[in-house]
Amino acid sequence: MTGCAAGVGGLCIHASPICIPLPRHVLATDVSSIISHTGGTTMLKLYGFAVSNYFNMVKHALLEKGVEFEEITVFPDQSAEYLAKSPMGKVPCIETEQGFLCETTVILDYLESTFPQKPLLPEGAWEQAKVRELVKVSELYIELSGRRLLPALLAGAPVSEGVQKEVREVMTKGLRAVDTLASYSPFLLGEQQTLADIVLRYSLGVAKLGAGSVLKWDLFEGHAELKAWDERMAQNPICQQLDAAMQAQFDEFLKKVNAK
Ligand SMILES: N[C@@H](CCC(=O)N[C@@H](CS)C(=O)NCC(=O)O)C(=O)O
Repeated sequence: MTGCAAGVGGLCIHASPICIPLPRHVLATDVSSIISHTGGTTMLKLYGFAVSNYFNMVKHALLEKGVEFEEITVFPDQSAEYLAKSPMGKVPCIETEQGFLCETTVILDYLESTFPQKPLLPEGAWEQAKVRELVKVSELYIELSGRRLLPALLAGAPVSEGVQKEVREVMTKGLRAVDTLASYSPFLLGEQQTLADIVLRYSLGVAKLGAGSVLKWDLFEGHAELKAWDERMAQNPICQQLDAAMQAQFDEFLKKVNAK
């Protein structure tokens, strides 16, 4: 698939990493696609799928750090087998020599402590807390708001005026908070790319898609610096690699969602 071929609801979804809660009937583990990034030895495993923005946050960090890992394509799954790995049945999760770990920001913190090369957190307790502050704002007020619109976007599910209003209000405050916290010079918190850049980048993917398609709202309106930062991030070769993988899987994913 190239360019904007994967339009949804008239909106171009090119370079918009998203992730969608799947209906039960498509929540099947698919280990047919196993992509190895390892040198052949026992390595960390990353479970998830390329359309998932949370999966892409973790994969981005691994690639940025040059950590060798094995990628196992799975979709959210409530089977006992998958719940033993990821107790909420969500993706992503990772498998280490010590066991399984889920929840994206927890995984990102674990990776940071375990693989200190190419740090994605600055030195200093205060500086690290400021990164985590932006990560939290991105997830709670931007990603999770955008996610509420995905069923409408993908399945044409009705979304009440009340929900639309609430999503817009929360996202507006979230974007304002990001502008308050970020320096955009050139990364969110200075010269070093941090976990905040990674988490906000893939959170915005969902938010842009939902806001544009369902609310007919360009959420970059009045946020020129954020827009410029988002465009800079899109030039990052890792973002480009993950966006391409998302595009490549998107049609298959939509078919799964719509197969009833
Ligand atoms: N809080 C979780 C959220 C992960 C998440 O929502 N993943 C989506 C795919 S992008 C999922 O598994 N959805 C299925 C579900 O919610 O049951 C995390 O941080 O990892």
